[in-house]
Parts: sequence; structure tokens; C-alpha cells
Amino acid sequence: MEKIVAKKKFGQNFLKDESVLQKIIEAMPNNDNKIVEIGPGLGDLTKFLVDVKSVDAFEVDTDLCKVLQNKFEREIATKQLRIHCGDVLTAWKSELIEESYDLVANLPYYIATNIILKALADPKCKNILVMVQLEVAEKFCANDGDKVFGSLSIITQSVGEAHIVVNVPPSAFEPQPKINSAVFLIQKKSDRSDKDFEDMLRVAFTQPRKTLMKNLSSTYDKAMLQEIFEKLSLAQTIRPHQVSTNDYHQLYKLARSLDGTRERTEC
Ligand SMILES: C[S@@+](CC[C@H](N)C(=O)[O-])C[C@H]1O[C@@H](n2cnc3c(N)ncnc32)[C@H](O)[C@@H]1O
Repeated sequence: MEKIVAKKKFGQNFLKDESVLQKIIEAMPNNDNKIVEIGPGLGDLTKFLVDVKSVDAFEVDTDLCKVLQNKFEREIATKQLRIHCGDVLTAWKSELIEESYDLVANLPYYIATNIILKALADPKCKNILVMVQLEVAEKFCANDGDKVFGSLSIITQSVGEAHIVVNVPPSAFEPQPKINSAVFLIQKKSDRSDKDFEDMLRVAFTQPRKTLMKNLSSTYDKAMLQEIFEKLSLAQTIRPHQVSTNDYHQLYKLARSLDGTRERTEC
């Protein structure tokens, strides 16, 4: 078979460290869900996954699709593995597959955040166990007060719980990336769905080092914000990363209801 050269444009860094592969398998939630793997690559993780579950794998690189079709001929024949060749983002409407699934993958880093946000919004996706760049994992898993707590952490905490499973050095991959990586797990309890809430978060974190009041007042009425901050006992000087997910939800609810009240009195 001809030698496969890793393609940078597809973010190809193949995970070769068996101890990390084993840790991913051990961290998989115990349930009857199917597995979706995005970017199976040379199939190093896939071979462990098909041993325990039925897998739908999405791979963009047609050369790798051929390698996988040869390597997993038996599993494809028994329907333990289905390979979807093409860009997963194009294939992904609101649901990626029809059955309930857990996403387990060593993700292509250049689209990792986008993929995770789509999985959080996909009602068929129940759990997310993925390898990404360490900084990205830390953002999804952060708690209020942490420096990197931001909209990704709040969106995640709004639908479930997240934690880092294992940190992974560049030496675990071939070719080695320049950055550190981490595997993390999100156990979903509901789906991400409120676009308006996420728009408010975007405004709240426009300038993370400024106060939350300053950021929000670029879009929302200042007098209304002052009333809400007082109701929630939030200091005017508080920074966006110091406010809890619960307080962001309260703030959003109050802003909607006060906005509505104002509109009604103005009519
Ligand atoms: C970091 S590698 C992981 C490979 C393999 N799972 C492993 O652990 O060794 C990312 C994989 O995602 C694939 N990929 C990149 N962009 C993709 C896309 N838009 N849709 C599906 N797969 C993609 C790459 O071709 C590559 O196989």
C-alpha cells in the first residue's frame, strides 16, 4: 500500500500513543448509544471503538476513506462501522445521524470549536468525548472565576457538565503538533438552543477585561442594567468571567421581561 502523507490542510495529526487511546475508551459513558467519530484518519481510535460499539465515522480525505474501507472491510460488512466520506460540516443539518449518539473523536483542530458547538445543539448527541487543543478544552471546562471562563464555558454549563480527562503532549502524535492537547468529556443533560442568550453572551464578553456593565451597556439600556445588577446583587465593577452561569441566565430572563414591560408602557 502506498505511504500516506499527513495533510496539514485537514489538520491531520495521528494519535499513536496507545495509553491515550485506552484512556479515551475508558472514559466513554456507559450506555447503548451509537458512536459518531469525526475524522477517523488511519483508524487508530476507530479500531478500539468498533470493538465496543457500532460506529458512524465521517472522514473528509478521500485517500483516507480508501484506507479505512480496506482496513475495516469486515466491520463495514457487518454494519458495525459505517464510513461517510465527505466534509462533516456539510453533512450536518440539525441532526448528524438519526439515532442517539455519543461523539468520540480526536478532532481536526481547525474546526474543533465549531464541531463541538454543533454537537451541543444536536438533540441526538448525548455526550461529547473529544481531543482538542488544550486551551480550547480549558475554555469549555472552565468555572466562573477562572481567567478563561467565557461564552463557551457558559454554553456548556447550560446544557451539562464538563471535565478534562487527560492532558496529551505533542509526542503522542505523528506528525507532532506544536501545541499541547487534551481530551475532555461533556455529559449533556439538555440541548443548546437559545440563540438570543448566546447573542447576549457575545456582547458580555466583547472586551473580557472591561466590566460586564460596560460591555452590556453597548447594546442594552443602562438604567435597565443597573436595576438588574441590583436585583442580582452584582457589583457594577464585576468582570464578565466573574459572573456565574446561573446569574447570566437570571440576567437574560430579567432583561427580556423588563424590556417587554418597557415596550408595553411606551406603546
Ligand atoms: C487530528 S486528525 C485525527 C485522526 C485520527 N482520528 C487519529 O486519532 O489519529 C483529524 C482527522 O479529521 C479529518 N478531517 C478534517 N476535516 C474534516 C471535515 N471537515 N470532515 C470530516 N473529517 C475531517 C482529517 O482528515 C483527519 O483524519
